[in-house]
Amino acid sequence: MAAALLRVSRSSSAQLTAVSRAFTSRNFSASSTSFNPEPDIARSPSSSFLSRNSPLPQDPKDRNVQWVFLGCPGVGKGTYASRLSNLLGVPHIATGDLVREELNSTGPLAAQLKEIVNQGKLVSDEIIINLLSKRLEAGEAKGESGFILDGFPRTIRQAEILEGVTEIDLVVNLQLREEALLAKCLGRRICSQCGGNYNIACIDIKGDNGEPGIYMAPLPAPPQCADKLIQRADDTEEVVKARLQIYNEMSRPLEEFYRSRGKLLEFSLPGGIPESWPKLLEALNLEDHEVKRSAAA
Ligand SMILES: Nc1ncnc2c1ncn2[C@@H]1O[C@H](COP(=O)(O)OP(=O)(O)O)[C@@H](O)[C@H]1O
Repeated sequence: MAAALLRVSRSSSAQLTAVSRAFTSRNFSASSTSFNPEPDIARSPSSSFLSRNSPLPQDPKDRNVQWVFLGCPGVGKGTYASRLSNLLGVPHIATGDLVREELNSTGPLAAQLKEIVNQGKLVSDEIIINLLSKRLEAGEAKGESGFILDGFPRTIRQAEILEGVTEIDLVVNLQLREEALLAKCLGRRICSQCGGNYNIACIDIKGDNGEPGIYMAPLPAPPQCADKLIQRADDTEEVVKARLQIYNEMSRPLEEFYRSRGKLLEFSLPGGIPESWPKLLEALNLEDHEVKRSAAA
């Protein structure tokens, strides 16, 4: 850990210093500003989780959860991270969204980012850290605390930097068969107005060789979004295949990085949202939290 920090600080650019400041100040300020209705429930991993990795969160008493979602393109990180962020009252921060905001802007990085993203390649660690740092600082100014990160870290270097500046309590690794990932990316549709995520794919993969089959119903857009649906430019077959390959090379090693630190919760999606959401809550020991939220709504 000390070695990683040293490496980071030696090669640090202004951006890395910025993320360090943002994360550090979040830690200091979170204890005084955080709002967490039921912190104990939100922070306790279930026994099924414990039995796999025993990654007890490290004394997060004075702040909200700091979680990371890992998983291949199309697995549903955004969907489940966003639902959990609503449930736990912490921001869902997706670096892919930050990149898309920047590439759709008139900023100096827009053209460069568009080219990289549309080939399915990774943006440089420095650019990502700069975008993330700005997002965290803006959130902090609004009184946000805690986070669920989606799409970051994506390289070992990013994970080392993150580890050097803040503590991650839990890393949820979503898993799905590769045939389903491609179909889900190709079927993904986004509402250009509200940003809602939908899917026209109906996935029905039969089980074979002892592997269970999987059924995922389409997720249709509501009428108010139906005529505003767009596809991401990087959700073409060629680019999705490139993204999956890059994920396996650059991001897969993060599983071992976090497993070895006892922080990894492996979660294999059993189906679509109706089947997977309750099981994920169970794995996170959050079922009661959901029931109380629904009752209060
Ligand atoms: N942490 C990151 N490091 C480098 N590039 C990133 C990172 N997060 C997002 N990106 C860039 O943004 C693109 C879209 O990210 P995301 O929406 O998370 O896609 P995916 O569906 O592939 O998980 C990525 O293909 C990559 O170019």
